Amino acid sequence: MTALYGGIEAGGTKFVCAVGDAQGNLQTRVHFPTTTPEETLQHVFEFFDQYQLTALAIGSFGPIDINPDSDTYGYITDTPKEGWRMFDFYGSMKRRYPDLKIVWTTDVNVAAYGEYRHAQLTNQSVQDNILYTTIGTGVGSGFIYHGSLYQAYSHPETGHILVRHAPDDTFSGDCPYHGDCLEGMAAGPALEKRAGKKAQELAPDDPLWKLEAYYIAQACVDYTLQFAPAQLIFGGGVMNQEQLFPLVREEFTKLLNGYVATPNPDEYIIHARLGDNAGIVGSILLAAEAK
Ligand SMILES: Nc1ncnc2c1ncn2[C@@H]1O[C@H](COP(=O)(O)OP(=O)(O)OP(=O)(O)O)[C@@H](O)[C@H]1O
Ligand SMILES: [Zn+2]
Repeated sequence: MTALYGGIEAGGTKFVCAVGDAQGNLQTRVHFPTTTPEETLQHVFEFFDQYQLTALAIGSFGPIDINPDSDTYGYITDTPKEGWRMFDFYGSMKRRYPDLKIVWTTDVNVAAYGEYRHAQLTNQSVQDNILYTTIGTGVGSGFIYHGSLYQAYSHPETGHILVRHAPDDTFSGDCPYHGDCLEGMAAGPALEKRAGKKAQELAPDDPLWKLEAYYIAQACVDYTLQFAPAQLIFGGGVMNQEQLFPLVREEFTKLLNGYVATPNPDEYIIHARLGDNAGIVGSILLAAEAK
């Protein structure tokens, strides 16, 4: 019997749970909305109780505590999301499945790992240093550094970097912590507030996309200068708007103004190959490779 691995992509809006093999092929996948921790975990348990797993990986929305020496290791920490602040996610899973190896990391780390490792396993060319960024309900990145997930004192929180307002942009931003940080200005809910309708309902040629690209391009400049990655990969709901990519590349080139060398923007700033599956595939692969 081939080994079966579990993955959880725990988002602030929805949870995705799946089981699959060591190549990241999904066997069964389910999703449900993120409600209270109790109710949501009940769905998680109902799903995984059906399987005999070899290992499981959780990619969670955050910020989360990933420091193994900390008393609150495995907790979701400062989220504004009702009921989830200081929730012991890893511990709750461990109590239900005491003998199971469980990997605990961020939702963007599992997606970054999915993009990296799945490309390798399917013989597609992929660099060893890539920054994966999601623009969805929130903004965040996972950094693959020489083939491994970069985690230090904590994990990067690239969504909350401070950005420069576009000249006529009077929107004050909606990040509950910082107002007009990148996430506050450019995540899906910010687009919705600006437009008065869901981001997916905006026409592809709506002028808001150019404004959106301006903020994402600033992030590309910052990430280039700070991480010096070989590639900037974007995923998340908002980035399904393909028209953003040429706009972001053009604005990025202007803003960086040749200060450092980067690969050709068409190959440097790209859409996730796995699309919306990057996170769940990555969590299965992380589980399969857990030591
Ligand atoms: N096709 C689309 N075009 C533009 N915006 C979209 C599209 N699909 C989703 N969005 C926006 O992206 C946000 C949801 O992001 P996404 O679909 O990546 O979920 P998510 O951020 O993974 O959720 P979670 O926070 O639960 O992880 C919403 O604000 C939604 O309006
Ligand atoms: Zn913020």
